[in-house]
Amino acid sequence: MGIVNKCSKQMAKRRIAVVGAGLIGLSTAAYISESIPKCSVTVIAEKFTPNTTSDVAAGMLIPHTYQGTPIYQQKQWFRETFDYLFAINNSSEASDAGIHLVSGWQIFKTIPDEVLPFWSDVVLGFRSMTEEELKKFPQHKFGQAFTTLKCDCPSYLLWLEKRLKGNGSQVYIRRIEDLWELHGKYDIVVNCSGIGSRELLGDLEIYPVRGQVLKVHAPWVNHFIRDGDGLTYIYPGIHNVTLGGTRQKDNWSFSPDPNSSKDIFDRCCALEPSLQRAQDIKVRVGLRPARLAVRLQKEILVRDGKQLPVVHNYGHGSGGFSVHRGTAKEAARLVGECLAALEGSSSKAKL
Ligand SMILES: Cc1cc2nc3c(=O)[nH]c(=O)nc-3n(C[C@H](O)[C@H](O)[C@H](O)COP(=O)(O)OP(=O)(O)OC[C@H]3O[C@@H](n4cnc5c(N)ncnc54)[C@H](O)[C@@H]3O)c2cc1C
Ligand SMILES: O=C([O-])CC(=O)C(=O)O
Repeated sequence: MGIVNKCSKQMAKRRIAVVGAGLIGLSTAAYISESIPKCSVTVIAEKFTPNTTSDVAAGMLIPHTYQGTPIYQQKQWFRETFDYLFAINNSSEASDAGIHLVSGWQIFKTIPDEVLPFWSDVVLGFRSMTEEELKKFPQHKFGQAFTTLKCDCPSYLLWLEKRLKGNGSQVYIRRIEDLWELHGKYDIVVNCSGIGSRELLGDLEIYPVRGQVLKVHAPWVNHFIRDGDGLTYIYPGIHNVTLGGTRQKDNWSFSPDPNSSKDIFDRCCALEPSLQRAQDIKVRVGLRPARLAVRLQKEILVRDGKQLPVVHNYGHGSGGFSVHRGTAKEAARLVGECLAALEGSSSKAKL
């Protein structure tokens, strides 16, 4: 926090547009508006909650590894996110923000390469499961027990949006075909368009990994269970239990597949037979914005001799909730650099 531009005293309020109102757009906009006082923040997006990928997510804080990002960096993002949400969890905001702790097990059919993942000392009470605990899962040979945080995703997105509006930020529903449309009206653009970046920027490194989940009513389930293969999980939340899932690379379909729903339900019931009694089963589909590394980068767009500074923050794949606060902080730092460059060039022009 505290990215206050050195030149802020003499500068006019800079106008910052954030494209995207999923988790990444809203959390980045929130970080910018909290840490850079001399600016106005506007969020522009085609879709808002409850219609984003971020609304479909389970919202668990269990990191997924980005192959193209150094582990120390991923750990820092995770720690910053965990600490931020843990503080909310321990405040009067917890219920509005939809944040809570949840304990459970990650279980493996074979001993994993990494018995001690890089995030093991960030979550709470990480330990190997006992023989006694493993008896509940006869197909599995090894397991990890820990307590982590979970977001009720639509509540958290609404809470972020409310905070933004409370800080004086504007929000607009609009599809952007070309970031240059924002030139002239805004000084800096922050691109948080998730999978939309493929079309918006022509970035072919980002691709969808389709995820289908079931949201069910089963309030007696209060321990999470995740198969280490990443395909089957049971995540109890405030309003429902999320049962997953699927990971279908390059599949753009939003239509629920009944065969996948049955398969997900059967896999989850095999781990937690009481789920046979689950009620009010709803199917949701989301496209994870997958990329080898999250793109956190400055770019200067140039047309007809005019410039538009852009900060990219997209490509969070399966792990957006786990790292969002850390990547928002880094994006805000890059925005601070763009502001300093703009102030530098405007004071030179005055000489
Ligand atoms: C089934 C499933 C379960 C998941 N579970 C977890 C989990 O437990 N833990 C975890 O950490 N992560 C999880 N994830 C991953 C997480 O959901 C994503 O990493 C995260 O939601 C990405 O957020 P985003 O803001 O980048 O994308 P989105 O939520 O897709 O938001 C993108 C925004 O950009 C806007 N946009 C795009 N293009 C344009 C355009 N041209 N003009 C204007 N606006 C545009 C969209 O309208 C939207 O507002 C899960 C994902 C799925 C699908
Ligand atoms: O893998 C998980 O535990 C949940 C998740 O992040 C996803 O489905 O993308």
